[in-house]
Amino acid sequence: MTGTELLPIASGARSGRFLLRELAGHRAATLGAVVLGIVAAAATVVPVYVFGVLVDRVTEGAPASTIVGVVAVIVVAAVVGGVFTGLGAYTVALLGERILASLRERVVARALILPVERLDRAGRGDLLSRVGDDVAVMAKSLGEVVPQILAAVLLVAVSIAAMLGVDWRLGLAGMVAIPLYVMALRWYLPRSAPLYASERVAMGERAQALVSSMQGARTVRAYGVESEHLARIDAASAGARDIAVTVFRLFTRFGSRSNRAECVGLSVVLLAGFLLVRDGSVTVGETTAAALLFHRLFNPIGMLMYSFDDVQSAGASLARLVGVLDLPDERRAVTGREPDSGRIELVGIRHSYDGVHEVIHGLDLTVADGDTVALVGSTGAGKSTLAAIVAGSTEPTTGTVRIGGVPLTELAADRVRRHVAVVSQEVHVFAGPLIDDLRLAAPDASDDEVQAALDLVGAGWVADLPDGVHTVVGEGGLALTAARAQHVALARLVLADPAVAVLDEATAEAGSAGARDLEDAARAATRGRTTVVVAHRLTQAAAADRVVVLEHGRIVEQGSHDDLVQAGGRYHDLWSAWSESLADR
Ligand SMILES: Nc1ncnc2c1ncn2[C@@H]1O[C@H](COP(=O)(O)OP(=O)(O)OP(=O)(O)O)[C@@H](O)[C@H]1O
Repeated sequence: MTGTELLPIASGARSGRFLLRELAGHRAATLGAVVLGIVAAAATVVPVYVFGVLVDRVTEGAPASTIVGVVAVIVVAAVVGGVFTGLGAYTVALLGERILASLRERVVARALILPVERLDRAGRGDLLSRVGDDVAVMAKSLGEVVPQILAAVLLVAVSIAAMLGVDWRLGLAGMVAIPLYVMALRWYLPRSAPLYASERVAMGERAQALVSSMQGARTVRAYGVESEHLARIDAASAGARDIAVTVFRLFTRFGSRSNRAECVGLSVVLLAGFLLVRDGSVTVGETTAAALLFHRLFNPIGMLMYSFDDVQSAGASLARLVGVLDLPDERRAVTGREPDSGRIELVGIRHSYDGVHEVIHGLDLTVADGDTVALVGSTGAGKSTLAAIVAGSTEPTTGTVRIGGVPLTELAADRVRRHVAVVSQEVHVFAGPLIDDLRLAAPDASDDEVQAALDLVGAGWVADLPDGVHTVVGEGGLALTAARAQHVALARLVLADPAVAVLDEATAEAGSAGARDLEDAARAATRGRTTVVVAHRLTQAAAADRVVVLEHGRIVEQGSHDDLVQAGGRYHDLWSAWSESLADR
């Protein structure tokens, strides 16, 4: 890895447009939520209004029975308000969850076809934090905060309309608070937005530190560097904690500013009411209603002000998810052209992982349809890199890879996998029934086809498992040895039936029965396919149609095994050393 380069983050404007487009896609639910919210808000305002009327009646000396009608209105309004608030919150939450579920699916789908290097540069923790932490932040917002915000906005709008309806001067008096609220927000938002963004980044870094230490736990333990890793995790956690504390401090100061706005607003309403009642232009009941309406606004306005926090936090999370979604599919210009064979052509391939050190230096290679080429060379010669370039899992820095006449960059990522299958050193066995693992690349394969693939690669051990091919393997199930996992990978390759196979496995001990077994399995699985094999054991090279010897990222020799042994060059030396080492065992 060449330093962290976190995945991109979308701009605020782009995230806003994304949200609007999603809402437009769910027009009926969006409109329904607004209408339900307006009815709920109106039902909340009615009792306050009626209370003002009651005050006037009492002042006028109305009989005690007047209260019955008022109570009845309040009860009905409370029931209507409750029902509509519930329905509104449900509609908003449902709408939000739908949008979030589809967003999460699209982000994961986009991430799964990211070039491996891009993901390596970003660190898997960053991606996990986005589909984990960020989705959780948004889910909380959508489930709790957004319904409350919508209800609060509508309540504020309806209450202001009601205050103006009682008496426009009382309404205006209440509005004195608005500039104070605006000032509080203008003080708070520019300070908190960057803090929230950095809080998200710090969370990503903390996840990254944790994930990388856990993934490399064995190595960490083997080298006794636990304390360094713990220190790194500590530092990342401390960074996240310090930002959270700063956010909270800022938030408290913001709270006192909004209380000031409430205090001033209510005082002005009462003062205006006092003067107007003295003038005889409004009644005591009207002033009471206006003051209560204003007081009732404390909660929704406070809720709005405080939820700017969550909104910003959710906004930062949304931007991080949309950022992944918008990642350009850099090199692809999909044309729909399909390879007509398994012929491989590499033209002018150069590659550098870090943009500084080139590890493949301008390499050309052609493999005829159906041929097997073995890549040989000392450690670090570039064999695995070249294999990954053929497989399309590493994009070369420059040069063209063609399969069956079509550049890989013209094939959509899923089409590449259709034509080129890879068996690498790390075979992942997914937890679940073995048959699901086998069907990974060919979900429609019948039981007979799966069995035929297992037979072809000689995986007789599957029949001896407790539940045969339905045995649960992987985490929580039966652990497979590395050699068995390779068998599974080879059977998967047979089921995927690609024209090109790339093998880069170093599982078996050279010269062992296991190695011979796996080599036979690999030969059977790749028969008839164009195959590039990284020859970790030179017996693999001896069986290939052609051997390509790499050194320092260049081809130094190529030809048949026999010709190269006879030629007495680099391959001859490697082969002699190999044969001697086998004889010594
Ligand atoms: N992910 C990576 N990031 C940075 N450098 C890398 C990466 N993978 C390989 N390299 C470097 O690229 C060069 C070629 O490595 P590569 O693994 O392709 O060689 P190889 O011939 O397959 O070696 P081996 O037999 O040890 O696997 C080496 O210098 C290696 O350190």
